[in-house]
Amino acid sequence: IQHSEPDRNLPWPQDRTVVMGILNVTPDSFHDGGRYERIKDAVARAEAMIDAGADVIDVGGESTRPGADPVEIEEELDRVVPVVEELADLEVPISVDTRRPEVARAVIDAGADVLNDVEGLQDPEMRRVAAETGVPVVLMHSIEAPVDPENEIHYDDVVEETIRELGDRLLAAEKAGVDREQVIIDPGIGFGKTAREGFELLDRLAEFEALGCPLLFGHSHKSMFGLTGEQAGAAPNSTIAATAIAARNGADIIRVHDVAENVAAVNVADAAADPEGFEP
Ligand SMILES: Nc1nc2[nH]c(S[C@@H](C(=O)O)c3ccccc3)nc2c(=O)[nH]1
Repeated sequence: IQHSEPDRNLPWPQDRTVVMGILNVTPDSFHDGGRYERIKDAVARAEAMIDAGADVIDVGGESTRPGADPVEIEEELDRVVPVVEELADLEVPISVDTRRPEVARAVIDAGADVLNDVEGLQDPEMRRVAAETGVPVVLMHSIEAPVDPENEIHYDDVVEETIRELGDRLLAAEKAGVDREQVIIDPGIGFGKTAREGFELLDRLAEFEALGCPLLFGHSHKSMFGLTGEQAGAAPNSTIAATAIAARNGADIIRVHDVAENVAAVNVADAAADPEGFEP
């Protein structure tokens, strides 16, 4: 499967599968050394991911843990803005995983290059930020984030319905002035979807090409791998295997925690897709 047409002006290579390294800047993702320590630690982690081959870093200040109580805006700003300011000087683009327009505006002003909205621009204000700034935006499919374990959604065909709903979100975004060229779509693995639905999406990823946008796949350490003998938060091997399949099935960007391992997996997929043309 070839990657989306190379004429997009996205801040990463378009002739191979791109690896996005996850940088959680929630307090529970660092030893408690205090604020300055945490910022230093975050920058060190980002640099390590870049050295390991990450093409973009995704900074998130609010883990959308199921049932977690949402973080206050001030707290989220305090966590992500200083880190974005430090990372803005690094040589790879910075994405920010936020559901809040206020945070989106602040991090773009601080130097962030990409918006990653797990609510798929459902918030009109978020659409306005995307339209006004023109930054690339990841439009992820989610019935609701944070994931509500009680609210079991039933799909007849999870792939068809996810594509249709993403199409609706895309139209709403375009109506708000968002340029389709700046949109990256994402099936939202685990957000209101079962493990088996996750594998169905993985298997039929090529069908998302109908939307004509680059595709991001975010499966790293997710609960779908309970089906393959690993657990949420501790599924390194299933993650790497799924990365190779997703890349081979047309994912343009893979969002992962363990960069080096998943860089190898995308290289295997890209080499298999184009044995003559692949360049290490
Ligand atoms: N674009 C895009 N952004 C994302 N942010 C996340 S948060 C998720 C995680 O496991 O990272 C998560 C879910 C639940 C609790 C903690 C963390 N997942 C995606 C994704 O699949 N796509």
